Amino acid sequence: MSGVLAMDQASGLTQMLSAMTRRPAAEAPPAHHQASSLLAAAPAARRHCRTIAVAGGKGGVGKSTVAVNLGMALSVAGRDVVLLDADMGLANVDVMLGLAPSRHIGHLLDGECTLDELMLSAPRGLRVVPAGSGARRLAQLSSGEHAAIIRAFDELAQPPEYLLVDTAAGLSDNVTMFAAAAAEVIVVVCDEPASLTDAYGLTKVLSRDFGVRRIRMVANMVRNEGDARALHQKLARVSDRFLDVVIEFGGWVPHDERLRQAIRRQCAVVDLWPSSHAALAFKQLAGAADKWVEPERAGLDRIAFFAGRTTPVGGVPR
Ligand SMILES: Nc1ncnc2c1ncn2[C@@H]1O[C@H](COP(=O)(O)OP(=O)(O)OP(=O)(O)O)[C@@H](O)[C@H]1O
Repeated sequence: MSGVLAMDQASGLTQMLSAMTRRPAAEAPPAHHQASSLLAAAPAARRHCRTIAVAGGKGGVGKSTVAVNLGMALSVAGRDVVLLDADMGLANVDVMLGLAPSRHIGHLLDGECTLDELMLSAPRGLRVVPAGSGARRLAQLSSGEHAAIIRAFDELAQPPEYLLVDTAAGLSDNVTMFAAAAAEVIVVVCDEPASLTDAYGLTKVLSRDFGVRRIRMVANMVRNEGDARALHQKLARVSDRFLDVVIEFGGWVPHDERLRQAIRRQCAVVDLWPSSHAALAFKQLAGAADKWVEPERAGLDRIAFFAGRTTPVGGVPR
């Protein structure tokens, strides 16, 4: 890639991502403006979209389970939620929800459909952008293709209130690109040494190479809150010592056989068994997430840093 092209992409990315995450300038007009604005029929302010990436490093820790059920719990609570399956090439959100996509993100990239046409309706008003399965090309998207996906969200006439992004396992660009672009990052951890070390590895890359300064850890498949907080202590202790990032306790989800049964039935447990332990935990997580205070300049600082990192000046990021 030429340096100029890389620079263009980087600055384009900065604009696209900042447009996607910034708050509308006139969210709360002064009281004396409100009456006149009723008469003036000013154009509606663009809705602020809260972006949350669900990551974890290790496979099988429950990233998709958390993304699907958090999305469903927010939808049940009346929020307008879009869930992007960013596990490109190995999609599973559509399978988990019993959806039958006829198109995937590759069609969007090829200009064969719009984002609106790609979105599938899941129960409870949740909308899903499917990733596509078995396509190697999708697993190796270029930075320009990542930017095109993000731009498609930016161009939605009415952005959702929440954009949740279910990321893949590992540390590929597909993971770091979307996690770094989101205002909030959830790292899902379960009580296994490899889950903790992979979560630490992901945290290290996101903080060191992409300027992510806060991550929220969600403990999954644990017995109780005490075990969840013990896991958080382990991860926070080591990252406090070696990394410039705060790992906050985001919540916990118990191991619940109902969850596996719901997945076998291709339903979200929050929808199928709303009173199960797991469903109640996801509703609690959604309630907490709804109150999370975003950084004052959500996304902006991080995006500038992030865009810089996509420009391979002086070599690839460490
Ligand atoms: N809280 C839970 N209780 C019981 N089973 C769970 C729980 N969370 C996840 N599981 C089960 O763990 C398995 C892996 O979950 P999931 O597919 O969400 O993980 P993942 O991290 O997205 O995996 P991958 O990285 O491979 O996409 C699934 O079979 C799911 O049913």
